[in-house]
Amino acid sequence: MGNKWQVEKKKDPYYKRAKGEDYRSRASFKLLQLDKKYKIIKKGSAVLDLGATPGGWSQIALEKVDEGGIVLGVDLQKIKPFPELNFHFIRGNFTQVPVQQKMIDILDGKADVIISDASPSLSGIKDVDHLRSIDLANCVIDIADNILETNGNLLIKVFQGEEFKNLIDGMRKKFKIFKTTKPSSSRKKSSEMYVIGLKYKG
Ligand SMILES: C[S@@+](CC[C@H](N)C(=O)[O-])C[C@H]1O[C@@H](n2cnc3c(N)ncnc32)[C@H](O)[C@@H]1O
Repeated sequence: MGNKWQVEKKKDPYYKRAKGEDYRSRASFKLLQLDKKYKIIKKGSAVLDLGATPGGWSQIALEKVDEGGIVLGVDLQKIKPFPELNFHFIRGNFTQVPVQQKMIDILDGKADVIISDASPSLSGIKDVDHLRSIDLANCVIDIADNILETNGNLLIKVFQGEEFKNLIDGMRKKFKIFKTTKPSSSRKKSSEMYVIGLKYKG
């Protein structure tokens, strides 16, 4: 199993490109593709990246916000430091209040963009993993309700399943523009979907 996965990984074009282009993960291409289409991250923005390690999305966010913006990554796992001074990192569980308080302190209570590629620890049982993913996504939406600026943008990865529709029905109402999508760099056999809310109503 481990070997098969290693072989598939080495053949994967996005894995090869990530190595060649010095991105920290193939996930970088998912954010690049989504941002190209939906213009999620703007120059000068304050971006909160939930589930940030190893840093592929933060890397893209840093490129997009440029020196005038700020990127705060949060993850249970440590991250290799970035040289950029406008990158901050909290090692911790973003579902917990003390970690959320630290996020608020660093961001001064406001984020222009929240992105979450957080994946729960996988049980291998599809329905269980789906529900864990929904719990994380609901927590991300609660965080957005606290700190996302009016007209801000939210991007969340979610594993599909029976609660998916409830989640997106709730989220849709909060944004002027709402999309669900799967970029071509997301593996076809993966149940992951990306939900995007643009222009938060506040
Ligand atoms: C697919 S990886 C993220 C990859 C990252 N976006 C990138 O581009 O490199 C998912 C991450 O979510 C993190 N995660 C899952 N649940 C979390 C939680 N409650 N708090 C913080 N991080 C969490 C995991 O530790 C893992 O590093």
